[in-house]
Amino acid sequence: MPSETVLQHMEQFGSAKIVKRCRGYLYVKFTDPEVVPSVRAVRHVVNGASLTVEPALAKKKTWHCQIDPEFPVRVRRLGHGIVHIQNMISMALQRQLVQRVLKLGQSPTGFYRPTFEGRQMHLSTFCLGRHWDTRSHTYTQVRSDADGFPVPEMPTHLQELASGIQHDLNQKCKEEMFPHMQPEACIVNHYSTEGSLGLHQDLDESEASLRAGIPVISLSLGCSARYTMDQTEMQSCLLKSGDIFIFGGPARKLHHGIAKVFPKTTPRKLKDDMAKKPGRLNLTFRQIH
Ligand SMILES: O=C(O)CCC(=O)C(=O)O
Ligand SMILES: [Fe+2]
Repeated sequence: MPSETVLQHMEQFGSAKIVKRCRGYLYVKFTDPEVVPSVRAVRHVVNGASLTVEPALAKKKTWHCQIDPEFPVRVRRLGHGIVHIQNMISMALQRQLVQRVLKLGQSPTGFYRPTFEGRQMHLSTFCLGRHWDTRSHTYTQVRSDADGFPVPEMPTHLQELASGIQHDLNQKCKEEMFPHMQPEACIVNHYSTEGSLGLHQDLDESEASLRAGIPVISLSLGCSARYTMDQTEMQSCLLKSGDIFIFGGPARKLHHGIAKVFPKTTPRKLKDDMAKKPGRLNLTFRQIH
């Protein structure tokens, strides 16, 4: 995509100029910092091509526009109400997410090893916005099945990310695929390379939201994993770092799980960020009410 086209696209938000070109990125600066919140993160579709726009680091107010993504974005429909979007999250955003999520995960309200139906799960987890209590199977405001600490709020950047993903998906697909999901909780799971998650359904959100088919949006980071689904027959799909998986509508009650995490599959550029907690990270965004 020519840089002039990128600039024209960015100028719709306010006066912008290109300050640098480097390794497939254009660095765009807005003269009016007020426009920054109105520029959506994730991907823009410009003249049929995909443009990744990364939020500015607060101090620099410079936006990264990746015009030359290393991996193509591909939308795969795996059934009615089941969509796998490969490479939706750019490497720059993946790195930022890993850094932020692992930092939250190290705090006292961070990762713990939950027990489900009397057995330790093969993953560690923490929640943002609302806590999913593995004993009562309800969403709570404190970590009722762990240490009783209050649940941290969901950071704005994660709420915006979930909205941006929905916005992009609707842009990419001709018809609106899912009802809008208001992200009230984000469950962060970490799997070591021995980690797994048995087949289950996500049914603890409100009856109304299940009935409306409000989707669960999941984002994968780090090692690749074999995601299994049981619809009319057992199916599986490989989720890689930067992929999004969404189920909703008629598939809202999909049986799903993680059968295997593949060692040594973290993208090279993400290795240093994941070094303190190697394996796979998964974030699921859910509306509870
Ligand atoms: O790790 C994943 O991709 C799936 C996580 C999941 O199904 C859950 O947290 O309910
Ligand atoms: Fe699930």
